[in-house]
Amino acid sequence: MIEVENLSKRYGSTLAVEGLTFTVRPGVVTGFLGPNGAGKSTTMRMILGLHAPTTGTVRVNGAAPDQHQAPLREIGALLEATATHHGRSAYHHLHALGASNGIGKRRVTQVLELVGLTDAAHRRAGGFSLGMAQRLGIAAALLGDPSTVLLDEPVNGLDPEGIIWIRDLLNRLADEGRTVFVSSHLMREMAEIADQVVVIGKGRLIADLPLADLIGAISGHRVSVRSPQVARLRRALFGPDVTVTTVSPVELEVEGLTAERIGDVAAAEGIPLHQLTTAQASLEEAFLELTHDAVEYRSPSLGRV
Ligand SMILES: Nc1ncnc2c1ncn2[C@@H]1O[C@H](COP(=O)(O)OP(=O)(O)OP(=O)(O)O)[C@@H](O)[C@H]1O
Repeated sequence: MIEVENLSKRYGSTLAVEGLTFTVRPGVVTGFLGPNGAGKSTTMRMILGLHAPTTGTVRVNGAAPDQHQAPLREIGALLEATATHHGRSAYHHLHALGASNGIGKRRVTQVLELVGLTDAAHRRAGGFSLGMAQRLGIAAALLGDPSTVLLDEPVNGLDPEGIIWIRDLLNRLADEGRTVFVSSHLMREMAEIADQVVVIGKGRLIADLPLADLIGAISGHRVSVRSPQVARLRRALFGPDVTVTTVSPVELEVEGLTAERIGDVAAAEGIPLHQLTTAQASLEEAFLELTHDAVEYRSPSLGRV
């Protein structure tokens, strides 16, 4: 569990993070979204105890990050552009990292297998592709079998196969009851990965809610309906808070009614339907709309939950 309370960070005249409060819970994958420069990396570094907050507190698994006796066992992290000793093999890199935390060779072999690098274990890490380097970074994050895992932009630069692999891994880690916190500005991929999302803009919290609610709140439940009798259907759907747009001679777009309600009305009137689909805004659209003017910080309908 990660608990962030009233967290702020100032770099000279730049207020990178301002008054952030949120909790990342175990058992689900929580996404951390924000446009470039929103303060995601700064927040993650404070969660890891690498940067001192200007104000506010961070607790990881109930304690301040620098209070943990064996940090690798509490929180494992992949930071953007994680440094690797390029001359070392993947195995030796992990072994050196583990040795300083009392982690033995058996665990090194295990994590190499977990990330699919067993065959490349004795190759020089400096010669790794970006995808392999990301896998090695994730192996390092998992070395201490931590209950909390924090990954900054793990999907960056990965091919579709790598993205599917990360998605499956994160789901598995969450299913094991771990706290999984993962940042990204790649909205489509995040939509595939996260269950819960914390959205920030200009260092401040914009929303903290389940992914499905974010998409639902932004898309406003538009329903597309196809019928050979659109004129009759239009009349039947008429109501005070309902907006119906004729898209074509056989298709309407409806706002203000659920697909179920439209289906019931059509059935009651004996109007045949050929298609009934709820439009789902992609996370990318939702995100752009939400962060469109981060100066306003939070849309009234999207308070914290
Ligand atoms: N060490 C630093 N010194 C001065 N300013 C910094 C430092 N680190 C970050 N900043 C500034 O703080 C703000 C937040 O940066 P941060 O890297 O945390 O954002 P981000 O959301 O991770 O962005 P990105 O998606 O581009 O990585 C930016 O304006 C950045 O320029």
